[in-house]
Amino acid sequence: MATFSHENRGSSISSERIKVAVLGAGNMGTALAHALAGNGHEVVLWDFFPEVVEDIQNRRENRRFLPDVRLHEMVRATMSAVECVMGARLVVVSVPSPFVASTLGPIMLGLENHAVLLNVAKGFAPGTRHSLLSMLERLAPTHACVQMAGPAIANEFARGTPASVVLATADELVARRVADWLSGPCFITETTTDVTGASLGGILKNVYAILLGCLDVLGKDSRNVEAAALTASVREMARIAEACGGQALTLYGLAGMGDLVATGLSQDSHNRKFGKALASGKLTSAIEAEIKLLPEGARAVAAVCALAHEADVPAPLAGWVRRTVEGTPPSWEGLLNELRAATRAASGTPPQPVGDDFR
Ligand SMILES: NC(=O)C1=CN([C@@H]2O[C@H](COP(=O)(O)OP(=O)(O)OC[C@H]3O[C@@H](n4cnc5c(N)ncnc54)[C@H](OP(=O)(O)O)[C@@H]3O)[C@@H](O)[C@H]2O)C=CC1
Ligand SMILES: O=C(CO)COP(=O)(O)O
Repeated sequence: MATFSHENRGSSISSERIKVAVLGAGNMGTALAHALAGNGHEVVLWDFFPEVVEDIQNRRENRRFLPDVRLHEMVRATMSAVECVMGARLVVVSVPSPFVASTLGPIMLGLENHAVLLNVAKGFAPGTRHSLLSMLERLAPTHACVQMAGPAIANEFARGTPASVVLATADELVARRVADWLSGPCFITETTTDVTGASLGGILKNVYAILLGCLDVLGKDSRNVEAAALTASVREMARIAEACGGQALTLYGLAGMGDLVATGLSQDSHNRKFGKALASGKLTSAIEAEIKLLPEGARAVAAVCALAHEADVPAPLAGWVRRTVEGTPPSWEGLLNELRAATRAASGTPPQPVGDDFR
């Protein structure tokens, strides 16, 4: 079993300056590009949409995805993905999970031999119950691949308040190198070799952030219920991750609990906002028509429930989120019933690992 290690790297900026490629100028990619340029790296940001690239190049702002942040002068935007990755030591993959494979395909031949791939998307590989990191490793077998986890609301760290993130990969030295490149005013970093736990933390917290968003609307402004739901969610997450071969400790740390607190309580969270919309009476299809791309938690919840079911882990809260996403009107009483069931389940025997369903 992999070991978990912490290393708080403080706020000192890495002395090594590199070229960084960031694929995807959405909210997260733009914020990351800005933060990494602030560390002194040369950053090239790729996006699919000409208006986004032009905005960044001409106005030093991404008005669509990160308004009111004047982007660092060391950030350059391009529509050529191959040009973006050429010469880059670090390639950050920052598109939503459905687009990771199609974004990586065309750039594979342009990658430097020693380039490290850092995935920040928090979802399953589309149509599977496997991690995006395992998909990246299959697409780029000769490159080191790292998963970022932990609470990192882009709108916040882009404005200079630091985010504490976890860099997860099997090779501790690679994780430390990436941590070093990121460490600075915007990022406090730690590393782990518990890739399963960290990857699942990022996926699972999105599902439970939907629940916390629903609770915001259904609840009676009760901190007691909110705290109970948050705690029960973290326990459910830890049991699912443990059954899949991850470490419960990882889920009780930044990659699980930390990210759920940030996502589940932030007004900026895509998943929490989605939960609020569902509890206000909107159907998933209507929300999808409005925002085009559903948040990661909505796409992941069915696979999360299937993983829990196969591992024989009771997951009443994830089940409630799934039914809600699928159209059952959410109610305060229904949620409290599942909270009671989750509390009973949490006092049961810990699950046994079920093998390699999630890698
Ligand atoms: N935002 C955050 O605070 C954080 C986000 N993440 C993760 O980062 C990932 C990206 O999220 P985020 O930046 O917030 O997403 P956004 O919703 O801000 O941006 C998504 C981007 O993907 C684009 N896109 C749509 N279709 C395609 C396509 N075919 N190929 C490539 N790109 C496409 C969107 O364009 P369009 O909308 O025009 O279709 C948009 O530019 C997610 O997995 C999320 O979980 C992780 C940590 C923090
Ligand atoms: O992962 C995030 C913060 O760590 C952002 O989550 P959302 O996708 O819900 O905005």
